[in-house]
Amino acid sequence: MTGNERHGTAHAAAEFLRTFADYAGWRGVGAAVLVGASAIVEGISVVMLIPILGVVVPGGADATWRGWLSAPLVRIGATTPLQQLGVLLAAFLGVALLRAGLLYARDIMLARLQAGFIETLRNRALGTLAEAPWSRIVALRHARITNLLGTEMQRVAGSAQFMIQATVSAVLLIVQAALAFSLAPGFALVAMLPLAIGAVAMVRGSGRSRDLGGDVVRHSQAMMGSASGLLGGLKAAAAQNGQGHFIREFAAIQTALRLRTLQFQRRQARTRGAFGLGSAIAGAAVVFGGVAYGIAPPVLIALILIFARMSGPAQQIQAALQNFYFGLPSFEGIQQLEHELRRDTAPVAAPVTPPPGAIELRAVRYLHPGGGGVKQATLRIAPGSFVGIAGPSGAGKTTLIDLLIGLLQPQAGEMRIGGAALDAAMLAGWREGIAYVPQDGFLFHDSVRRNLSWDGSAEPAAIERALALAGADAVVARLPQGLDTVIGERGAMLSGGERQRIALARALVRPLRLLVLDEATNAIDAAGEAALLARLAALSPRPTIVMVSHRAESMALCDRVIQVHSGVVDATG
Ligand SMILES: Nc1ncnc2c1ncn2[C@@H]1O[C@H](COP(=O)(O)OP(=O)(O)OP(=O)(O)O)[C@@H](O)[C@H]1O
Repeated sequence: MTGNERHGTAHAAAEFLRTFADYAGWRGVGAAVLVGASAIVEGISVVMLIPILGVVVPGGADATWRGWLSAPLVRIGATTPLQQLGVLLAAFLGVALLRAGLLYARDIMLARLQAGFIETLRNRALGTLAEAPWSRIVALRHARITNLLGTEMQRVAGSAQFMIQATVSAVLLIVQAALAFSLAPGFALVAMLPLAIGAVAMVRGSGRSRDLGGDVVRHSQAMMGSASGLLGGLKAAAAQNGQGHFIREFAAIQTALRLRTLQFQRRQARTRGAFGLGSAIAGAAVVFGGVAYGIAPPVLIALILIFARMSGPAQQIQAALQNFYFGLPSFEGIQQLEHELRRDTAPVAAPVTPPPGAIELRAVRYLHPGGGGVKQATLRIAPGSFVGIAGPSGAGKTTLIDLLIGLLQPQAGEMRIGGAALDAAMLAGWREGIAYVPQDGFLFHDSVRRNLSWDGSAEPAAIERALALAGADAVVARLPQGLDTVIGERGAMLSGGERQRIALARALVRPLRLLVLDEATNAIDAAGEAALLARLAALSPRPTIVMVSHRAESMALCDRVIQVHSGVVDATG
């Protein structure tokens, strides 16, 4: 690992710890106190073995505890060895009880912190996504987002758990090491040498674990992409017997993923083996050195116990840190996504409703990275008017609509509503009165009712009215459970035209200032579409309706038609 890579790994780990500490705040301090207290109480319970062993081991008492513990024991009436053993064991059990209570409180607190951390991280990522500018969202691959919010977030939860585990074990280790030093300093120093070597090896290997974790993130994202590609194009793939391509791609990614995971497991197994050997050497050194130095038997037994107890946490630290570094790229992936979405964006403002009046675009320009889009648009749409937008494919109609509904912000020129310039706060307010219905309006795998009102707040009368306006009331009447029928993934149990009617009904459930139909009725038969548009046109009061369509009959129903050609908007029509 080069110096730069080591720095990168350390930086990523520090960022993880900082994010966790930011979330945990004072609860983190509370947890740290509990971790420290339970480690100290555990240490005390080990040290208490010395006087107990002093009573049990023949001749052991004189050298170890008589001087400072016998007087208080005699004072409370424990004069015979059996009485003293009884008192000491009772105290030992008391400490064990305290330790059990502390461990319980510690583990519950740590579990709460870990679960809350992931919940916060997930909500933050989703919030960032929801608030991100549209131009950034469209550039993202959906599989990447789904993978990051699902699989990778789970791996981050694992990392948090491993980080906590490593911290708890480190505190235990430090307390035990301090005890060993206090009992036999020089001896403990030598016996801990293998630990120090292990720690150096662990730091050196952290970058490799992170690299393997990075490969796993990339492969699982590719796997998700392949699966969603297959699902998205399943019908077309099945029709031309083309599923084989997806299956081969999926299998190849799975193989790569398995190999990387195995590579990591091999690494872990290797380190575990080396560690076991190191512990055995240290143990043998403790026994041999203890006898050679002539350490009193009770102290030696306590030292052996301490070292034996240290090997558990040391091994846990090693395994937990390896896993922590292995999961670190998932955290970095989520951070990177948030960074891409949030870069240079202003904080979300509280919505301010724009004054009533016309929508105006003054010399507006928006060009996509490839150069397509809207080169120049100056137009005025009166409130309540029914406006068509026409033009050939790729002319810039959708871009113009995305500007009207505030998904894209003009790169030049300005947009006004009711005479007021659309700033961030006004934009948020403007969007509250808009409904946008695309050609393939998204329907969930849920009931019609839930599809019409995501948060369940719509009144039954508003739902009924919207269904009737969209001509979807007959569709719902035919469904086996009416409004409560689950309509399948993306409304797969409905025809294309029926899906469009339900999507339109959803838009019409709430009061609107602007209704945008982006080829939203093109799968409906011509007569049905004409009747539907006539109902919309007859609405009173009528929201402003902006419609993109390639059908001349539909355009004929509009008050006026705006033409778009090669990014230039002609609003004279
Ligand atoms: N997110 C994007 N990134 C890069 N280029 C884009 C993006 N969206 C659209 N474009 C390009 O901008 C141009 C205008 O696209 P737009 O979708 O506005 O056309 P349109 O008139 O709605 O076409 P259609 O009738 O086919 O839907 C096209 O050349 C398109 O390739």
